[in-house]
Amino acid sequence: MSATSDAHLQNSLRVTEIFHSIQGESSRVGLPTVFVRLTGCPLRCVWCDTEYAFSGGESLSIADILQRVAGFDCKTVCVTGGEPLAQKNCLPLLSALCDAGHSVSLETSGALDIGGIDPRVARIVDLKAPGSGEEAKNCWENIGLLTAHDELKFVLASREDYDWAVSACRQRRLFERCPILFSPVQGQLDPTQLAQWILDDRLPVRFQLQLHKLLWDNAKGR
Ligand SMILES: C[S@@+](CC[C@H](N)C(=O)[O-])C[C@H]1O[C@@H](n2cnc3c(N)ncnc32)[C@H](O)[C@@H]1O
Ligand SMILES: Nc1nc2[nH]cc(C(=O)O)c2c(=O)[nH]1
Ligand code: SF4
Ligand SMILES: [Mg+2]
Repeated sequence: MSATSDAHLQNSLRVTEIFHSIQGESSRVGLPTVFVRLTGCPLRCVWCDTEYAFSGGESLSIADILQRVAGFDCKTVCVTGGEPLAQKNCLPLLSALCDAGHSVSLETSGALDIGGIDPRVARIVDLKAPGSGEEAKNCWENIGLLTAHDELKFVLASREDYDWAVSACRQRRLFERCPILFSPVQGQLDPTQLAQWILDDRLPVRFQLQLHKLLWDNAKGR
């Protein structure tokens, strides 16, 4: 991939926050990470823990974002939101972060096309279960684009959601495509119960709790 052009560095995005924390999700869990949280989301998952990113934010150029990220002296960067792919300039931002030497992951809902993303980026793609209220937004065409470098994630609110996720994984042969994460909706599905279902069914998935909430509760900017 060529270096990001100067023209792209002038492109701007709406940004809710840029902060330094411990990665709480995905297989990168535990790594010190800089988070770039982009503003806006076309979905409304009923259990969303980041509603403050739906609007507002400040307009920053890609050059500004790179400079702020550099200030944290941290190789690992996670671009999230809101829904980061809802802003077209997310794609040049991701390439610019890679060009600057960062190890970049993207947290995205399964609702928007993940084609066109710089292949150096690890894509963490949520598939929205019925309990989110946004199942109809899932873009199943994305599945064919995933590689072993990416991850698929199911955030589950109930046994019905769990059964739906297991069926999707089996019918679409997802276990063979990339690592799969199963996580409970915080405060809604008992984590111990979800862990037991996964063991009972011998599922080859990674059980996950949001580590940052264990460390800092639901604090903003963590
Ligand atoms: C806030 S979203 C932003 C990225 C993108 N919009 C998405 O949904 O993947 C980041 C991650 O937080 C998860 N999440 C949001 N609210 C949650 C909750 N109450 N409990 C567990 N995970 C949650 C989402 O499912 C997603 O995997
Ligand atoms: N510490 C921490 N880790 C995270 N991993 C994904 C997050 C997100 O909101 O997308 C997140 C977050 O909000 N905080
Ligand atoms: S897609 Fe992500 S940011 Fe948007 S409402 Fe759902 S969990 Fe929240
Ligand atoms: Mg979060």
